Amino acid sequence: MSLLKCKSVESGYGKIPILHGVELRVEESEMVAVLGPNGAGKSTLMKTIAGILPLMKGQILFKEEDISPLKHHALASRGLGYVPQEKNVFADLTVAENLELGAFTIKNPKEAIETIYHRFPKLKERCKQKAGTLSGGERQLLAVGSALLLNPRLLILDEPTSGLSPQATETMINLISKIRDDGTAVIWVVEESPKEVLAHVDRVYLLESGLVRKEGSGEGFLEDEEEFERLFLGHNVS
Ligand SMILES: Nc1ncnc2c1ncn2[C@@H]1O[C@H](COP(=O)(O)OP(=O)(O)OP(=O)(O)O)[C@@H](O)[C@H]1O
Repeated sequence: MSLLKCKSVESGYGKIPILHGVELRVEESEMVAVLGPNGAGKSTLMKTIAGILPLMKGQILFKEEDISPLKHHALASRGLGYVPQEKNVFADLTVAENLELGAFTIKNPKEAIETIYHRFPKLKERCKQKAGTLSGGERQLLAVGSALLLNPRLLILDEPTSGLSPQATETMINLISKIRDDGTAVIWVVEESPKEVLAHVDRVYLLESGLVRKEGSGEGFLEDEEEFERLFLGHNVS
């Protein structure tokens, strides 16, 4: 049984549909990449799975439960973590305050925060610094660390390496791979450095015009260079 299953998912904004029947699954401890051209509906799909956008049609199952009617907070406490592309930290709060807020609903918040500091020592070093003054890589680290506080079974990351330097990108890829290796399934919306990311993922979905156009292994996608160039023209295809 899959950890997550999207069945004929339709959603969008207001009455305008953007997704037109998406089929997607994620297995336990699997890292799945979602890629596609600008405007394909990748972020819309992530927001829908995370309970931020309501489903228009179809069904989403998480741990075999129909989560279609549930909102974001209910899903977070059920083990579905989500790190949005933007505004994923509180810029005016310190690193420590961000984590305290993230751990607000947990039984042992101090212990949970220490676990995150242990995992990401950089955050401990910067604990008194305002999140808005962190580097791009450190900010993403804080956003991912905050999501990990609730010990998710599935972590949705919308372009976690967006705008990062090659070195920060490599660090983030290694950290996320480690999160997967430790047992958390990951959905990764890929925009930058797709070749590096795809080398680490288990499966890939290509989304186009609100539909899954192709599904396969990372290696399979990397072999089709023509398709790759078409998709990522103008992006940093390292
Ligand atoms: N809040 C919104 N209200 C109305 N339309 C929106 C909204 N957000 C996104 N859209 C539209 O939905 C479509 C899909 O957008 P979405 O952000 O899901 O694409 P994406 O694949 O994540 O793109 P990108 O790679 O550029 O981030 C686009 O046509 C976009 O203009």
